[in-house]
Amino acid sequence: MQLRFTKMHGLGNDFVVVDLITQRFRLKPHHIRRLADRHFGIGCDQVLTVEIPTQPDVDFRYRIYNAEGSEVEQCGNGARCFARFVRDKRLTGKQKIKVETLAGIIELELTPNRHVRVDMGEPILDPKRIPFTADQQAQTYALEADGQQLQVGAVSMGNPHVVLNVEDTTSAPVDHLGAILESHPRFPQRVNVGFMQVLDRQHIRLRVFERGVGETLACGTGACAAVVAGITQGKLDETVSVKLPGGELEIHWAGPGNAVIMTGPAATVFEGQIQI
Ligand SMILES: N[C@@H](CCC[C@H](N)C(=O)O)C(=O)O
Repeated sequence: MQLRFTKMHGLGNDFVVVDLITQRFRLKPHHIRRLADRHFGIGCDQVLTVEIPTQPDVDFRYRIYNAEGSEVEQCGNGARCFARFVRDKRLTGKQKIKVETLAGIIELELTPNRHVRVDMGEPILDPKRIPFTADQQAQTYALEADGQQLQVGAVSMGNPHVVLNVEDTTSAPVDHLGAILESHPRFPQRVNVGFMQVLDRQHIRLRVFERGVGETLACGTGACAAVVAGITQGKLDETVSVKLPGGELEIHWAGPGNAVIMTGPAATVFEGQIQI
């Protein structure tokens, strides 16, 4: 069949967005890998689907698949593109949109300057719920990897993240250590790996090796997790500008009991159809 899609990106973290409200198709892992393939398909970091919600009082169901074919719980840059997509396609006229994800309900709001503000929900710091093997919750954890003792932060934004503090993101061993940590046995569902350089209390640089993809130009949940880790460790203020290779995000977290708020851009690149 001919599947209609829209190619989008949030700071260079790119997506193939498939509307499964106005067309019917059952996407299987091999379809996801084909769509995501940069040589034999369209090419993207994640495939996002727009679906009818299964719960009351929610506008849409938002599903996320990594390029390798696995379905995941959450995607921050994707959430901003999702909001742009449903408005541009006139699937809703609402300014504030509620969507269900595998990680729970999140709220998306289009701002007057065409950015999208996302209420990402509360971060999870309890190791059991990340999931991460540790005796008890702590600001940082000792973790052995690649023959080194690392001190890391661990946070879930619905999906699991480990955050390392580095002197300089430019020279950080993102590919090498990212690949090792992604499948570290203490993260039973694997993990996204963030390398954070604190510039001052309101600014960080960040590179993320994403689970199921590799390094991407930006990771929205990774930015939220890094800021939560930095605030928990007493290094950052409540509002932080996160500089990623693909651009900048603003992250706000007022501490335990509060949701993380992410604000940033979302862009459409092109539309097409693919025989699948
Ligand atoms: N790019 C995303 C995160 C996508 C999912 C992630 N790779 C995972 O496996 O959890 C973002 O912007 O948050």
